[in-house]
Formats: sequence, C-alpha cells, structure tokens
Amino acid sequence: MTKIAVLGNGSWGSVLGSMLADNGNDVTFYGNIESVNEEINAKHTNSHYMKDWKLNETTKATGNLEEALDGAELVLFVLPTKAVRIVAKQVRKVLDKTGNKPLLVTATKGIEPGTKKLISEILTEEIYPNDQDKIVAISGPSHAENVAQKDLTAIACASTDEENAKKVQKIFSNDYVRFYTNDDLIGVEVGGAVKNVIAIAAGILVGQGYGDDAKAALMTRGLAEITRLGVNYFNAKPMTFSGLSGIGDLIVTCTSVNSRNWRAGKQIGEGKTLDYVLKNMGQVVEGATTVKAVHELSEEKHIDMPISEAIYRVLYENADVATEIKKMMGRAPKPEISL
Ligand SMILES: NC(=O)C1=CN([C@@H]2O[C@H](COP(=O)(O)OP(=O)(O)OC[C@H]3O[C@@H](n4cnc5c(N)ncnc54)[C@H](OP(=O)(O)O)[C@@H]3O)[C@@H](O)[C@H]2O)C=CC1
Ligand SMILES: O=C(CO)COP(=O)(O)O
Repeated sequence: MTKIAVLGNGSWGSVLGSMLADNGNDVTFYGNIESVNEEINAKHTNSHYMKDWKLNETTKATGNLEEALDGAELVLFVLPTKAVRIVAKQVRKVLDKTGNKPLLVTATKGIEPGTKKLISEILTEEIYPNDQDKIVAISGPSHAENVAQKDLTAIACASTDEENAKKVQKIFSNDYVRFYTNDDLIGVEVGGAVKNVIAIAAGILVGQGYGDDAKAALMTRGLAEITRLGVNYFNAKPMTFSGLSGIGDLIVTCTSVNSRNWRAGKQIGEGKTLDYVLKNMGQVVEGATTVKAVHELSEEKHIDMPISEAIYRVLYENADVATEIKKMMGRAPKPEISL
C-alpha cells in the first residue's frame, strides 16, 4: 500500500484517486472547494465534476495541504496548468518543514504561458531543483468519464529515471488501465499539452459543418506541428509522437464528445464567444491556455505552427473562423514531410 496525496479533486483527479484506492492504496485528496471536499467525505460522490458516479469509499478529502501531504510517498498533481506553480510553491514549504521527499507524478496537460515551461519543468524548479528524476508524467488517451466506468485504457508514464517510471507503472496499473513506461518525459508532456489546441480546432470544424476528411487532415497536420514544436524546441524524440501521448491522445481528444477542448471548439465554431464557452464549461479547457504559450514559442523561435496560430487568432484576436480556414488552405504549396 502506498500513501498518496492527490492534489486536485476535479474530474480527472477524483477518478484517478479513486482508481488508486481501488488498487489498494491510501488516498487523500487536496481540493480548494470546501463543498467538494465535504461531499467526498460524507457521500463519496463529486456531483459537480462526475455525475452519477461514486468514488472508492476509503478515499478522504481535505482543504488542508499539510494534512494531505502528511507521510505521502507519492504526490499526484491533477490541477489545471494555471494552478500548478502556485500549489507547487505551497508543497515545497510543507516538504521543507517535514523533510519528506515523495515521488511527484503529474497528470496535468499544459504549457505555462510566459515561461513556456512544461509541468515537469515547473515541478523541478519549484520542488526538486536538483532532482528531475523524482518526477513522472502520465499522459495518454484517457477521459475521466471512461476510466470511471472502467473502460479499457492505455497511458504512458514517463520519467528520466526508469525505476521511478516503473514504480508508477506498478502502482497505477490494474486490469482496465494499462501503463507503458517511456523515457521521453518532455516529449510525452508536449503531446499531451498541444493536442488540446488541435482538439479545439477539431471542434471548430464540426461546429462549422465540416466532415471526416477535414477532421483527418486536421489531426494529421496537427500531429506534424506538435512534432515540429516538440523536436525543434523541446528536444523531444520524434517517435514519442507516434505513441499514446502523441497520436493516441490526439485521436481521442479530437473525436470524443467527452473532450472539454473539443466541446469548447464546437461551440466556438457555432459562433459562441470564448468567454461564454469558458464560463459555461464548468471544467478546465487547457487548450485555451496552452495556445498562448504555443503562440509565444511559434513567434519567438520561428516554429511553423499554422493551426495553433489560427486558433490563437480566433480565440484572442477576434479573427473570423471562415477567413482563417480560407487562409490556411491558401498557403504556399509545400512538401508533406518537413520538420
Ligand atoms: N478530465 C479528464 O478526463 C482529463 C484531464 N486531464 C488533465 O488533468 C488536469 C485537470 O483536469 P480536470 O480534472 O479535467 O479539471 P477540472 O476542471 O475537472 O478540475 C480541476 C480542479 O482543480 C481545482 N483547482 C484549481 N485551482 C486550484 C488550486 N489552487 N488548489 C487546489 N485545487 C485547484 C479546480 O477548482 P476550481 O473550480 O475552483 O478552479 C477543480 O476542482 C488538466 O490539466 C487536464 O488537461 C488529463 C487527462 C484526462
Ligand atoms: O486529455 C484528455 C484526454 O486524454 C482530456 O481532454 P479534454 O481536456 O479535452 O477533456
């Protein structure tokens, strides 16, 4: 049995935490909404984030970070990207006081605007400046709604330290979720973060009435630009993008109604504003944040990211969707394969 603190009890946090408790571990959630913590403790439900579903009855929730981290051997970050650095600083204070050095696992998918850092880079900076090896990222095609129903799922777990990736693989795996180790921590995170931007684009195409050919073209060219960013800026391995955290996650997020990013894109394609969509989603739409970081990188490092740039203009510069699609299709002819 491993003592685990799960930071974030939204949709993915509560499902992963419950799954880890099903696997026989001692799980405590840390959440910032007292009513959610109270509901988990009293009824083992989380009705705002996961309707008609029950968590494992051994799980507990608290709004006190020290209590959640007490004796934790593994700390799982499942927060929105915008909250990771804030909470990581608080975690560092507690760990410095107790001397505890747990393994850190991130399930968050995003790139921080401004710093252009991935989640493992934020955790390294804020918690383990000299020990990136103690950080593992889990990422792959996995929606909370499916895993909650014990649907069959496969996820990558990546670390610069093979033993730590294997530890996480062992703790997280069961008969419905299979974890594969991967040594390309950065590549796995890039795929998971940037596919959210492409999923917004996939939703927009559906909202505009386009069909399957358009979706396939978008996903394929989307993967080309994810790979270009990963290899040229982050030094990721190209093969990683053919795996679960690359093409795998892109497929599920661009085709599933469970995807928050796809649903946000569809509404934008139908003419709703980003403000309206974000206010009414009630859950995090990471692609809307990550696209800012991708835009900064594309401009500063001259990395060709035409789909992400079009999404940035639609979301933040009031660009017209139909005009952006026309511009994209009318770009100068080019060969298919180029990094
Ligand atoms: N949902 C899914 O199926 C999957 C999600 N992910 C990734 O997991 C991450 C979390 O997503 P998801 O669970 O869907 O998000 P949700 O929006 O469902 O939940 C996020 C939770 O984190 C809370 N939170 C925000 N800021 C803080 C803070 N400072 N301290 C503590 N809690 C905070 C939110 O509260 P509040 O409402 O107050 O902001 C909310 O309860 C994202 O990066 C997402 O991409 C990855 C794979 C699957
Ligand atoms: O990362 C995910 C699936 O693997 C979740 O995607 P959404 O945030 O779009 O729901």
